Amino acid sequence: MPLLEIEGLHVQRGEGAGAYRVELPRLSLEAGEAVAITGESGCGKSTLLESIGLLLAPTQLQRYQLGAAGPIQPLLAQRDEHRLAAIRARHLGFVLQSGGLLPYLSVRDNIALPRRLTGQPNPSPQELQAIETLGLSDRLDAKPQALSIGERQRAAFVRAIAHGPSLLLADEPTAALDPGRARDLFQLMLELVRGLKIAALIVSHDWQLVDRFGLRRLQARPGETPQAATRFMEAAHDTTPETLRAAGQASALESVQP
Ligand SMILES: Nc1ncnc2c1ncn2[C@@H]1O[C@H](COP(=O)(O)OP(=O)(O)OP(=O)(O)O)[C@@H](O)[C@H]1O
Repeated sequence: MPLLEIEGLHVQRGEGAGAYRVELPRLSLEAGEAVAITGESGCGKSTLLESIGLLLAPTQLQRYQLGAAGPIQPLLAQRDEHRLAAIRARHLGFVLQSGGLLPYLSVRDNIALPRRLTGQPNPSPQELQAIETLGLSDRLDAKPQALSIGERQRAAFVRAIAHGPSLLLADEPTAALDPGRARDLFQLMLELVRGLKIAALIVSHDWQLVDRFGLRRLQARPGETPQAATRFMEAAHDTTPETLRAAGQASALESVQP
């Protein structure tokens, strides 16, 4: 049975004629599996991620099932904010574009916060491994403003997995990193996803990384009119990232399954 199953998700940003709409017809991820979300800037990748992350309520949803968290669709339909907040805290791990570290806490306390809030006072093995692999061991006592953007992004990643979530949601987690660090972070992220048997959705502009690690891809397919929703569809199996790159973004958008 898949760890994550979503069907018929519709979400919108804004209201009326200025609203921007996004649809995800279907997504199914096994434990240990990651999928990349790709598409042009402004196509709705963050909107989709925020909705799956229970930060933005869908306008329609048929099914949303996540491992131990169980069926989430009824909680969204009932707007049960209390239980939705509990699921966010316990079962989801976020790496948002802004990093989102709290400026008045040390890196160590920032990383520990979500797991302490969910009743885990001691560092988890995956947390210690990630700190070491990502070269953060001697930065733990610093405040976030004393860190480079890349170091903050790495610390945000460690924080996202320290409490043992079922689903990792990462918005451009390697955007501020040099190619070597970006590759290390991606590799570690995918190793942890496999080792911990969790699922991950990773927004990325970095085709080379997505290609190198052979990730499945959800590709944005723009609506035919500005008012129509952008649909995120799984890229066709016979479409390699090299083909998409060679053909350019516009052709890439046409080469996804209907
Ligand atoms: N409050 C809002 N009201 C209406 N539209 C909005 C609002 N906020 C964002 N948008 C629009 O929603 C669309 C999707 O934005 P989103 O940030 O999800 O895209 P993205 O693919 O993640 O972009 P990027 O790659 O640049 O981060 C954009 O066209 C944006 O202009």
